[in-house]
Amino acid sequence: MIRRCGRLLHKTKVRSHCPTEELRDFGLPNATWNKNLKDLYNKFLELSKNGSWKRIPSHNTIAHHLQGIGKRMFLRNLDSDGLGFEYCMFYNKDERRMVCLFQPGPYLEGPPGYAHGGCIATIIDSTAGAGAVYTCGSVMTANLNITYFKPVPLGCTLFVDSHVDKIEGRKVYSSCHIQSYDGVILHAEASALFIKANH
Ligand SMILES: CCCCCCCCCCCC(=O)SCCNC(=O)CCNC(=O)[C@H](O)C(C)(C)COP(=O)(O)OP(=O)(O)OC[C@H]1O[C@@H](n2cnc3c(N)ncnc32)[C@H](O)[C@@H]1OP(=O)(O)O
Repeated sequence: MIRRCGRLLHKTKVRSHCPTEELRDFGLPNATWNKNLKDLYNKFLELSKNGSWKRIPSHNTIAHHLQGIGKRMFLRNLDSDGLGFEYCMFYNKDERRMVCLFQPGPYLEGPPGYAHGGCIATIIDSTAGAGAVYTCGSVMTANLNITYFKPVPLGCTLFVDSHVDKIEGRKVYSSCHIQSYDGVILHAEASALFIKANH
């Protein structure tokens, strides 16, 4: 830890842009995952055995996803595990559903002890966006509407559940719910419009 401007910061390096950086799948469990995240992960691994669900690999760049080389990506931009967006996704093609198991780390703090609303928006956009990508190919987010019901404690486990509801030409309409890992608390819900790439 280092002290800067009177605040304690973790001494952490920003990931490099080096194209030869080793390819790592960040969607696999690491030591910072709490029990609820690991339990949910194992549950979806089990559901994946019959092929209905598929674990989505997660690298630190889009280019890594596509070619195995590239630069840094927003959600995966810290060297240390557990500080920011700790998550993994699973996709169900038949249900057009992408779920994300998410543990917000201390760098995502907004109100003291709770996640910033912008990071909730980010994980919704990324989950529903990935669901749209896996269902229809490349998309851009055109509209994202979120209702926040309950604050999200840092370090908790969230179940982010997105669904492609309707496809009209290039327009992809999705919905998303963010719940506690056990489904007891509904933290937020959202609707999104994605536009398919024009090619
Ligand atoms: C691989 C691993 C996983 C990888 C996982 C990756 C997940 C990615 C998720 C994150 C995605 C992002 O953050 S994306 C970054 C944030 N978003 C952006 O920066 C987008 C900025 N906006 C744009 O670039 C543009 O406006 C577009 C691309 C959205 C649309 O432009 P366009 O391509 O020229 O299309 P355009 O003709 O305008 O619109 C097409 C149709 O959509 C409608 N339309 C367009 N925008 C809207 C709108 N906001 N609300 C209603 N309707 C709209 C139009 O009326 C039209 O309807 P009709 O006449 O056909 O009926």
